[in-house]
Amino acid sequence: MNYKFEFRPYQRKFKRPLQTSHGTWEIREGIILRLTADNGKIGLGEIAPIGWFGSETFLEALDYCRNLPDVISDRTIFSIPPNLPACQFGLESAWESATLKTQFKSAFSEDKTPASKSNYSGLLPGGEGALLGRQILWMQGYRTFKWKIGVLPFQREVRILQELVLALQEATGDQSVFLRLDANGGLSLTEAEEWLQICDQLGGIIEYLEQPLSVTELEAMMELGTRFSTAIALDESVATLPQMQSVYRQGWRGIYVIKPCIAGSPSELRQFCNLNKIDAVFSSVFETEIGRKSVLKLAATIQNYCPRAIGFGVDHLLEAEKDLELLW
Ligand SMILES: O=C(O)CCC(=O)c1ccccc1C(=O)O
Ligand SMILES: [Mg+2]
Repeated sequence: MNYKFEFRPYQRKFKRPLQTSHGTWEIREGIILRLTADNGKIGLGEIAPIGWFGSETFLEALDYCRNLPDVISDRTIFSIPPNLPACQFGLESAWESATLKTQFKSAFSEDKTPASKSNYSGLLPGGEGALLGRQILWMQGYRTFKWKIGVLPFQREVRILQELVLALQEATGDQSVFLRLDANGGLSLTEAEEWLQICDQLGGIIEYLEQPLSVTELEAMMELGTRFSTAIALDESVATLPQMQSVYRQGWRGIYVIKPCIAGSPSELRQFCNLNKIDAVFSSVFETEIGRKSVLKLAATIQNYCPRAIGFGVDHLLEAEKDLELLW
């Protein structure tokens, strides 16, 4: 089958630049794809790369799209090289919606009512902003939260964490609430140990510490996982499917934070997760509604061996989406 191929770059601003231990991020740039099959059926997809996280860059993805012909075939879609994982995801998910007859219903609700937020994790603003952000997200229905660490000096972050935990415990009563800490690979081994010790003392409210050390330090993270009761989740270390396969081969059986938009082929990702019964947390890369729909559809076809809140509570950090229909 052949498909007419069209693409439109987009930009979306963060309300406030996003601070991680990798630096500052101000504008999300991505590409919306449209495939039109011979029979007239249309499929949309999205390429939302994050160069600093281990996928191709936006410019590499744009270059790839510019060099594709106006009409492409199934062969094109399934022979995208592995150094372009966000392109693999975008094109294959557009292809899926242009070719599949049946409409999937996602297990993750897309309605905006507070109850629907209980299976989402809300990303808190960095630093002290987390405290007010927590109140707002709480009222919107979130019961799982994620906060970036390794951005401010250690002692200051520990104090904010203690306040945050107190506020959460006060708000909850006996309902369950979880907090995820994300270091984006920026801690030293000593700092990671100190954080884990603090987490262990907080009595189970910390769901996990995400990517404490850099991608090159898998062994040290596996060892940390055995020494503390707070779980470790890998994120940067499992950015793409080949990386997931590699850490699985090396024996990682803990949590995988999976960002499908940059992981590569959705069908191969589904196969990997289901075959190996991965303890997965699906996570956003600040894609638009189009990428998000593809991800939620995919997540619904992956058996959840340990159901965890999905990391898609991020819309409050970005300016409103422009009407994507108007791109055409
Ligand atoms: O996973 C989440 O809950 C939100 C998404 C998120 O934190 C994120 C989004 C884009 C790039 C990196 C990260 C990250 O987890 O480090
Ligand atoms: Mg992370």
